[in-house]
Amino acid sequence: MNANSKGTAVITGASSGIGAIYADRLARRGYDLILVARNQERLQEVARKITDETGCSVNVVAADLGAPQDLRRVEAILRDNASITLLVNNAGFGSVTPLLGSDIDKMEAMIDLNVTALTRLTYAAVPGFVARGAGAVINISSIVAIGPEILNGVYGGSKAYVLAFSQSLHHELADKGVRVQAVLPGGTATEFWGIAGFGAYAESPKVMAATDMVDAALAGFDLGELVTIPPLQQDGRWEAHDAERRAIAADLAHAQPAPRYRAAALA
Ligand SMILES: NC(=O)C1=CN([C@@H]2O[C@H](COP(=O)(O)OP(=O)(O)OC[C@H]3O[C@@H](n4cnc5c(N)ncnc54)[C@H](OP(=O)(O)O)[C@@H]3O)[C@@H](O)[C@H]2O)C=CC1
Ligand SMILES: N[C@@H](C=O)C(=O)O
Repeated sequence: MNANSKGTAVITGASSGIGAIYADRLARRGYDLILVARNQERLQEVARKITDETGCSVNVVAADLGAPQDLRRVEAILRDNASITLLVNNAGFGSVTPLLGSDIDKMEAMIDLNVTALTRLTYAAVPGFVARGAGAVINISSIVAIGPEILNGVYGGSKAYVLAFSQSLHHELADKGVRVQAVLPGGTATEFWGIAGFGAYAESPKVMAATDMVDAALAGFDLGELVTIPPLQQDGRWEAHDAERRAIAADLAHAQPAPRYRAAALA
């Protein structure tokens, strides 16, 4: 670690797209890096460019986070390396297929990566952060977390999990010196769309450049946001939605069903 380092950031899915931009931006902010994805050659290419341009230390770990043995290997790094101060859970994939057009094994693989790997990596990193009284987790969710009708339902469900998990983690960890941020990108120009089965969408005028998305997400991180939604234009809209969610949550612990159901039961 160099003298000005902010510690080491572990970024999953750093061989392309959003993860590769996070790698660049975090290196420029003074982090050393551990980059994780399946494609070692692409990881090394990202690492070489960043090292040349910033001089920071970059290690690459080729791992399939959907495969239990590889996942355990990355968990061990997160548990054992006390220089790690930031985990960016970014690796993921989506789909545009409807329920009846989806291969269930592919849906399970999506849950393995988008939900199980993200959860296990968080569980590996956070105890060390708490023990050291500092650290941060950035979880890449999606706007489909609050718009599950937009794309494939399992994808939407997996990203809603990421949002809810992040909100719960924040609730538990905020007073222990650990930051949590959930990022909800909208359509972003990466290989995601080709893999999801709708490559042409990456050319849509509604799609954001990955650099703009990550820069906005990091601006949200600097502002101390728990939830950052780069494409949401109207200020205060998320906060109003979240305040209503909390108000409903405060009205849910009652021994009696609501009167409307009691009336229906008597009829
Ligand atoms: N692009 C978009 O419109 C949006 C994207 N997102 C989310 O952003 C995140 C990043 O996606 P994005 O950059 O767009 O897409 P990319 O397809 O460009 O990046 C996905 C990254 O995940 C890695 N990855 C995929 N499968 C695995 C695996 N089994 N094990 C380890 N790494 C894996 C890929 O590398 P490799 O193939 O080398 O393993 C790649 O580095 C995802 O979580 C996605 O759901 C959210 C909202 C919108
Ligand atoms: N947020 C994107 C995918 O996850 C999208 O729906 O545009």
